Amino acid sequence: MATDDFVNSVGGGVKDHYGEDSATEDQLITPWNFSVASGHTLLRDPRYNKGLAFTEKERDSHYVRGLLPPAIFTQELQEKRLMHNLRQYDVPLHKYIALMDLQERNERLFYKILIENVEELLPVVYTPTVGEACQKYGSIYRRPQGLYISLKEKGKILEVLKNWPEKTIQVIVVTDGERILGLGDLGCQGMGIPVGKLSLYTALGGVRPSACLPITIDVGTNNEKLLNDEFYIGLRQKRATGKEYAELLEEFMHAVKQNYGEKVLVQFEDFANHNAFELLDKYSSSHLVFNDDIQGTASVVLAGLLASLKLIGGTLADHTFLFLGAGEAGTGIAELIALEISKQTKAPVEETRKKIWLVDSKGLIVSSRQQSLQHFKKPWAHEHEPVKDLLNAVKAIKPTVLIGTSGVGKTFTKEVVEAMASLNKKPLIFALSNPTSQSECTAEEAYTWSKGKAIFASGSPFDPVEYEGKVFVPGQGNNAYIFPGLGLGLIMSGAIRVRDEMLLAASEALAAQVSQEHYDKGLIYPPFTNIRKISANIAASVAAKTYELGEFHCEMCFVQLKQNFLVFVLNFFLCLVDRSGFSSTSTKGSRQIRRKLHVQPRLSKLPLRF
Ligand SMILES: NC(=O)C1=CN([C@@H]2O[C@H](COP(=O)(O)OP(=O)(O)OC[C@H]3O[C@@H](n4cnc5c(N)ncnc54)[C@H](OP(=O)(O)O)[C@@H]3O)[C@@H](O)[C@H]2O)C=CC1
Ligand SMILES: CC(=O)C(=O)O
Ligand SMILES: [Mg+2]
Repeated sequence: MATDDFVNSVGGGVKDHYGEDSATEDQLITPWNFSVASGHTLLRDPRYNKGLAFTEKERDSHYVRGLLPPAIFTQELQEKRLMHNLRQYDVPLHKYIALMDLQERNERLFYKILIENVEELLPVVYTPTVGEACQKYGSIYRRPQGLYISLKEKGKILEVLKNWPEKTIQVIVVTDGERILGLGDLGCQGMGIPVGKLSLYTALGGVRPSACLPITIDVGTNNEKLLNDEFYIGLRQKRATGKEYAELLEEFMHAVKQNYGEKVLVQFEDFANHNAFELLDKYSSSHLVFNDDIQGTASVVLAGLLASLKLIGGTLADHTFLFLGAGEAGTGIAELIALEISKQTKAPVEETRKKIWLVDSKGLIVSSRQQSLQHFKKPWAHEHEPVKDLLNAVKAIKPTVLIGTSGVGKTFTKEVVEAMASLNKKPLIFALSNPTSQSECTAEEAYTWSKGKAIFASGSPFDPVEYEGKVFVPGQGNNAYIFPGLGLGLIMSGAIRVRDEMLLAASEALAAQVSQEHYDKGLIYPPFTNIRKISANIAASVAAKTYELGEFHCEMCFVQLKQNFLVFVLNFFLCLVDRSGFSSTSTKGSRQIRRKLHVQPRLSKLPLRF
């Protein structure tokens, strides 16, 4: 090709003097062709960029000498600098933006600081700040952090999945943005939720970032404010429903299985309840799916209840439960409690449901409302006269446990909390709605209105409260305790279906990790500081349950299982320890044991250091 031809071969009348565009113009470049980055490109690649941590040798071998200032900072020093900078911001959203920028710049450093400062940073990358980030996602949008599948992609979803640079995906978190936390329909801007949840899969569970895929399905939004917002990043149309919606979701689920196989875990997140239950029901027999809002939340609350029995006494069956909110979270939790009581007492679940009552926006769910109830509320329509509001429901039902899953803040009023305190020596109160603005009450309100009697946990974090000279530490009843460990257990065991027994196993494993030291502080969940170890234990229990139920598909596991079940379980646990970033001695020790046993780890650990 003559030089002039070459220069002029680029379209749009712009001369390509440097040949930069010729490749894309003249030949098809598939985005899944990989090359090893070096030089300037390496510094722009968040997966391999090490900031100022490149050694002298690396600076030469990777062609980055001179592209960086001369100083070499260890990862620890970079962490110190970043945490110092983050702490200068007063506005949580600014911290969120700074952290997202870091994730885009230096992924390993992002995870290191998240892992090592989990209690401080969880409220930033997760609830409550992620809620505000989603509300303003269009304005703060920088780079795509996940895959957007809109109605425009109908008929080509498989091709869209193939555009994602990673081929080996283990977990997908998908939302359609219709019920983002308790903030309602945020359409395409719900993307912040799958991104946040998956960053916890890595930081809290140890799943490789490259194996995680955040997806937002955009079928429009009914949020007028967003539709009129010039910075809105989604489709500007009302939500598609019915056949159009179902077909897009069907194509998506089909493409996911075709592209990633049967063992990819799909976590449904923040769908509105009119779709959530149906999707879960439809795909739970053909895919490895679970709904975090229905099942993950149920599992974390059940764990809190099991642990709290040490403080409030009795067995689960001795208690009476009242919910404010009868949607995904409310009925999901209610059902898992009923299943656990049934498991413990051998009573049929139809019987054990009778100690569980729910209030929705129309009042107590009772049998006279049966005809007009959505299907997921029907099992909870017990015989009782109608009760219009929560306070009267508390007085009528006399619950020992009050659980808020309404998505509406300030609904546990002083009168409600006082009524709970007058009925119980130690009322157990969960205000689970997120973000903080939607919490049914604050920790301070729960402790002061109950005169220090309440045992309290909330969906979004609250600081400790001092009441009459005593410090009360509220727990965080959030599904973040469950989904990273549950997901890890499912992935590592090669599970192909999620079953209720696995959720129960996860709850029991979490509850077992609450120690006397925690109880002494009034806590019914262990602190998040130990979450990687907690997740590893949950994962081990879930995996064991998966094997027990035979709900897995893994040729290698199967051979090992046949050879020696115990050896395999030990190997599995050692893998978890490796992945949890424990001390090098334990890692070295576990490798030695594995060598002795002639078994191999099935997944490599997340590298925390360079
Ligand atoms: N802590 C955690 O880990 C989790 C917390 N959540 C939080 O729980 C909340 C609810 O989520 P989800 O269950 O999925 O939502 P849903 O929309 O499925 O359910 C909400 C329920 O609350 C009821 N409700 C709404 N307003 C009132 C009111 N003023 N009085 C009484 N009941 C009311 C609704 O009644 P009706 O049916 O009549 O409309 C519905 O039954 C959200 O804020 C979410 O962030 C969710 C998952 C996990
Ligand atoms: C925590 C969570 O999943 C929710 O609030 O929706
Ligand atoms: Mg959710």
